[in-house]
Amino acid sequence: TAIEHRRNERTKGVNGLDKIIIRDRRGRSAEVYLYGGQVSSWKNENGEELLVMSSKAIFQPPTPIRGGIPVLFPQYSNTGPLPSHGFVRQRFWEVETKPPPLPSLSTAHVDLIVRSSNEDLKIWPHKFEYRLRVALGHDGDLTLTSRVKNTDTKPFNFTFALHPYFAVSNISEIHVEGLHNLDYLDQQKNRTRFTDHEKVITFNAQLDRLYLSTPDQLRIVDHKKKKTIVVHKEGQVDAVVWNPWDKKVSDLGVEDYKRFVTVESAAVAKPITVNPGKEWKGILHVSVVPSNRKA
Ligand SMILES: O=P(O)(O)OC[C@H]1O[C@@H](O)[C@H](O)[C@@H](O)[C@@H]1O
Repeated sequence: TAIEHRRNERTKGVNGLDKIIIRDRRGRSAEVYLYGGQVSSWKNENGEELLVMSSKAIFQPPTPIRGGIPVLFPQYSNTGPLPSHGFVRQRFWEVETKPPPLPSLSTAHVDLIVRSSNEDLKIWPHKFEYRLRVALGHDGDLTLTSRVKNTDTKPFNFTFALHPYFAVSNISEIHVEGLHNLDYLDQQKNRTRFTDHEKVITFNAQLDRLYLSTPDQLRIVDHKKKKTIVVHKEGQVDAVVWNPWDKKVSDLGVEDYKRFVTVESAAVAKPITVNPGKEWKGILHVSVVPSNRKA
């Protein structure tokens, strides 16, 4: 509504890159860079940052921004011929003031869009529109709704992930649950397939796994903070769990790996097909709750 819209602020972020700040009445906020359509910050009512931005993030197109929530489309990682993780994380998105209607219970939100450019069509010959709504809910929860429309004359397939760098007290003090007994492709071993027999995932070295056919809800339990990050996804059956540990990542500070884990909602093993004129929709909903509460 108009009232919600007035709360959004358009401002300059690092290196003068445009960003939108959305806020609710209790002081919670999220920030989104138009470069990449990338959420760079999500704060609760105490001003606590719930996502991690690399201390060495570059904020210089065409380098992707290291942190927040990158949008990986139309190709996850190096699973096809495109640049790794596709290209929309390196494109300038626009604010869309009158998007096609989307039911929403948000207290504040912003709608962004990116369309295939002529340059994009040379590397991926499919016309598309990608709409992203970033919304804060009544409990300060964060919802990203992705809508991918095929504006071309033939069907296309894509793979996809949203790649949140979730803030944790310390990578050694957390576990990820919800993936017990599931199969995963180990991305450090040429995507060899294994079954995860551990009840929960703990971290003490580099880990990079693509879990297949996962439940809609996954949880990151932070023992030190006594908080649980509840990740709920719809329309994306896979999930990636990644922490680089001491592996060299040029635009990541040496200690940064300790402060985050990525649990990514993904559609990789079975690419998504969209027919001409049709739209695919996927949702990522994240909330942070006290660990003793069953959300
Ligand atoms: O460095 P990038 O391109 O942002 O990718 C970061 C990570 O993204 C994850 O999705 C992959 O599983 C990792 O293999 C990769 O290292």
